[in-house]
Amino acid sequence: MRIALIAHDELKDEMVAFAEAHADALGECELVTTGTTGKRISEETGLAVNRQASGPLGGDLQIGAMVANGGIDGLVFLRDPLTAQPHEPDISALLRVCDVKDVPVATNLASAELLVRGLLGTEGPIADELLDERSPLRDDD
Ligand SMILES: O=C(CO)COP(=O)(O)O
Repeated sequence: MRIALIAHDELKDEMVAFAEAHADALGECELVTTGTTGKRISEETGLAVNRQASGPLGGDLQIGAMVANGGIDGLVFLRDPLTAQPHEPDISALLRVCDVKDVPVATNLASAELLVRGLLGTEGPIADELLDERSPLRDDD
C-alpha cells in the first residue's frame, strides 16, 4: 500500500500528530510526501518516507504523476483553506488526477481518520483529539 501525505504549513503539526497516532499502520505502508511535510514526519515520528520536492517547487505535481501512473492508493492532504498558495494550480491538478483515477483523498483530519480506517483497517484517536486547540482553523469561540 502506498499512501501520500501532504500538509500545508499551518497543518503540519496536525499531520505529524496524525502520523504518530497511526505510526504502526503507516509503518507498514510506503509513504510518499512532499518535501517539508516528509522532513517533519520522518524527523518527529521516525517513519520512513519517500520525499518528493517541496509543494511550491513541484512536489504536488510529482505526486500527481505517481497517481496518474497508478502508484498511489490514497492521499491525505491537509490543506489550509485560509491561506492563498502560490502553487494553487498544482494543488488543483493533484486533486483532479485523484478524481480521474478514483484515488481516495482526505483533505482534513476527520476525513483522514476515515481514510486510514478504511484503507488500513485501523482505529486511532478521533480528529478532535488531534487538533491543536490553538489551530487557526479551529475557532470555536
Ligand atoms: O505546499 C505543499 C502542498 O501544496 C506542501 O509542501 P511541503 O510539504 O514541502 O511544505
